[in-house]
Amino acid sequence: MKIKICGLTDPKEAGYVNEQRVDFIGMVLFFPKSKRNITLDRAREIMKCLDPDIQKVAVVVTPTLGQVQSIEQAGFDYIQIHGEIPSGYSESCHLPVLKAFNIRDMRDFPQYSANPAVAGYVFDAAEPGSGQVFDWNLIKEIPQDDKLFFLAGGLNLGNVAEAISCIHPDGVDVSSGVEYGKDRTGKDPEKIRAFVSRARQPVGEGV
Ligand SMILES: O=C(O)c1ccccc1NCC(=O)[C@H](O)[C@H](O)COP(=O)(O)O
Repeated sequence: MKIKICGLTDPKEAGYVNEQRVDFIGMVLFFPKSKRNITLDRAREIMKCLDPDIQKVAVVVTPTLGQVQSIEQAGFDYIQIHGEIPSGYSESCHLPVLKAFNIRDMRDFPQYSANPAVAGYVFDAAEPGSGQVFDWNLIKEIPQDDKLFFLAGGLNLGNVAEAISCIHPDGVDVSSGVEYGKDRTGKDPEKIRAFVSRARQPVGEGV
């Protein structure tokens, strides 16, 4: 089971994900409405602290071609796109895309699955990064092809084992569920440890 911890904002959080040997991390860019939005300079600082095996994902919403080019130059491994992939993407940028679906656009799945720039999918709640779970029945009929299939949206220690046994994704993606909570921002290393350990338990051995 691949683990993606999304919405890192601080270099010290790189230490937490290195310790748990997670597979992917995400950083939100060019989206000031998000409390997790960071600058490219900050993202570079965080990337310098990450173990080289961890895949670095830039998380964006309907980016411009200029933005995707600057993301590629910054040294990311993937770009996670919510909303639209800009036209002319493949001529301007060679980063593999994780196409995020936020319910209202799930019917567009066939169009994206046929796009060679798309290396994987992230099925997420209507509002990304909100910590809300969506109805997993909506994706039960989605064919699992040879592209990466991540489940996101309100995952946490209490529901990740059930989510894995229900959907059988290649990976799980979490942000809010490994954060401190109301009175303190940022990622909680103990919540990351517990989430990773639960998600990596073989199906059937959960509590
Ligand atoms: O985190 C955000 O604020 C955000 C804003 C805009 C686009 C994507 C964003 N986050 C993506 C993610 O954190 C995850 O891929 C996913 O939404 C899971 O979030 P959560 O429900 O909080 O676990």
